[in-house]
Amino acid sequence: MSTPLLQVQGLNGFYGRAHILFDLELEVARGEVVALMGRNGAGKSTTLKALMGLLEGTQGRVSFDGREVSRMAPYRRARLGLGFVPEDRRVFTDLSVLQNLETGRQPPRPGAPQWTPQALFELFPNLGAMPDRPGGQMSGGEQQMLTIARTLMGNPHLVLLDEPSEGVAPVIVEQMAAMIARLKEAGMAVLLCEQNFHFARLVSDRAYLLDHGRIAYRGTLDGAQAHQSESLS
Ligand SMILES: Nc1ncnc2c1ncn2[C@@H]1O[C@H](COP(=O)(O)OP(=O)(O)OP(=O)(O)O)[C@@H](O)[C@H]1O
Repeated sequence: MSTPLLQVQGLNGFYGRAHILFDLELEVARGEVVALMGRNGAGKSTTLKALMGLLEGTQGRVSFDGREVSRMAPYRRARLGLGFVPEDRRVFTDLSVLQNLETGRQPPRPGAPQWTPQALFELFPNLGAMPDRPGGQMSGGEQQMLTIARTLMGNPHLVLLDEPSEGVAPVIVEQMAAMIARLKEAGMAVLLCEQNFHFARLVSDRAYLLDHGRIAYRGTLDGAQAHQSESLS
């Protein structure tokens, strides 16, 4: 078996003295879309922050694209092609859509799809219809798309995507699903944090279920959902 693009072993994460993530083991292969499911507070966002190097005191081993990155600064992980779209959708409110995209531009990366504003406007037609609109005058869903598109301007191998379906209109959720399918077709990998099983099932190859900071299940989306329902009863 070839080495996974992302391999995580024995990951433990903390906020101060609070132990939040416990011995996580997970992998994402090249071109794979993997869902990290779990209820509010299960530890999904904290996992992504730890993988990006944004959580102090993280323990364990994270390998990306054949290199150990566990002690690398976040910007260096980004330069290796690890993209991160956090939950908080921060766009530059005074900059236009196009200018926001330019802030994410990185040189082409061998083996990863190369994105241009034009290609991203095809991927996100809503953004293509408003290239000059200031970020501050967009809806929440449009801002969500812009943060994803800006991350793609860095030509990543893998995107860590935190709850893209949360709080956006159903029509935008459908567009998000179509967009993730296109990223997969282009050969990219995605680690998708979600609570929404319907959305995750549309786009993901397989799933991990996080429960109180531990991986409680790994396998199919249906299996993860059944496991979560059982743990409620
Ligand atoms: N900055 C912080 N300081 C201390 N504890 C935190 C902080 N952020 C999150 N937590 C705690 O860490 C745990 C995991 O939170 P996390 O945000 O990773 O969950 P999540 O699965 O992403 O849920 P959500 O969908 O609500 O974001 C929760 O118990 C939460 O209260």
